[in-house]
Amino acid sequence: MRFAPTPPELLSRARADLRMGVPVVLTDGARGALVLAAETVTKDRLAGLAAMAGQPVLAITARRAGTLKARAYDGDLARIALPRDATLDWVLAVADPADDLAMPMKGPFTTLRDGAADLHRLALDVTKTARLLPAALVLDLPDASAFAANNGLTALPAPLVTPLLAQSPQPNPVVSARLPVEASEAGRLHIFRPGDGSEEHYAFEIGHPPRDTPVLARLHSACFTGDVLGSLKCDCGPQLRGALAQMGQAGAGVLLYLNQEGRGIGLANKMRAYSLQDQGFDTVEANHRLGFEDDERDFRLGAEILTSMGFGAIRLLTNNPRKIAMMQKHGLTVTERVPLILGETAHNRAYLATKAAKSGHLL
Ligand SMILES: Nc1nc2c(ncn2[C@@H]2O[C@H](COP(=O)(O)OP(=O)(O)OP(=O)(O)O)[C@@H](O)[C@H]2O)c(=O)[nH]1
Ligand SMILES: [Zn+2]
Repeated sequence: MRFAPTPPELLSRARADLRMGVPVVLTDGARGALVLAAETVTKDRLAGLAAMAGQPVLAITARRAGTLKARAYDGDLARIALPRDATLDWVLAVADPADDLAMPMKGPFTTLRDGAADLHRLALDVTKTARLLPAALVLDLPDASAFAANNGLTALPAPLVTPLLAQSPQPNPVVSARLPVEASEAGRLHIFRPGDGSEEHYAFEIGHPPRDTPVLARLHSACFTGDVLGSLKCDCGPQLRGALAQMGQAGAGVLLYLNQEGRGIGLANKMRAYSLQDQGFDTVEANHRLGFEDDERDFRLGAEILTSMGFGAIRLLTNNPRKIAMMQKHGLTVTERVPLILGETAHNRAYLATKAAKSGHLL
């Protein structure tokens, strides 16, 4: 057993499988389920699913169900009975809100009320954290382990994997090197790699901030569009450069660059949200229509990186009270909030106003 993958490794493997369109199997004692991500399922595999015994279900989050007017009897999710004649286009239309306005009538939906939904919840969580649309085809399997073995599929033991989704994988330091930048010649970039092989995150340290006094710190979430392309739809680029400039002027600071693109939903889903924003929805409504919460980020990761670098107290550059609360909850003392109000444009004014009105951002 020494070489067998551990539950966190199986979870990472399952995410990669679902992204490729390969099904995975969830096991829970004698019970189990076959899971396919709605976004990546092929015609052939959908036909295979329909030919199996039992009632396949399309699990969606309560957020998406709300938009589709489907009853979510399980609270946080809805199990839609897959119609026998469901086509790939139908599955995609339920999962993806892109054409909601053009083709509003996808129902009526029959959603299940009886039976357990815990494996469906796990399936949705794995799909979501694989940064796919949160919608999964699920079929109960009588002998799940044998099915997985016979088909060469990744089998996830649900009781061991479910608790992992509520934890953040320990980010291990990999390497650090000197990196002079425009804001400061005394820069050092540290790379951290989570133990489950998921995306790396970075800490950029400026100067030699003493570990026994509060450090000027910024938790920056990746924004390819803002940071790299100079998007005018958000304030990320100016905030990134503004934070580095402040640290450079102060001669010390630490900026975490967390690969949590799109508030944790990934760049593809963020672009889906942008398409919805072009249809008139705001940043929060767009996330909800896609089936996500407003903010899917896990800031424990940031707290763990700062702690592992030896920082216990921070002066946090942010306008987001949730970041402050999460740092404090995870063992860091926030001695001061340093506002970071930069980069308002005609294009992002409504976005910033929505964040203030709906997400509690301080302006
Ligand atoms: N889902 C989604 N993500 C967005 C949108 N606009 C920007 N983002 C992402 O939002 C994140 C911005 O996060 P931060 O810069 O940490 O900002 P914040 O939570 O507003 O907090 P502070 O800047 O610290 O006040 C980045 O991951 C962006 O990719 C959007 O319209 N939808
Ligand atoms: Zn941005």
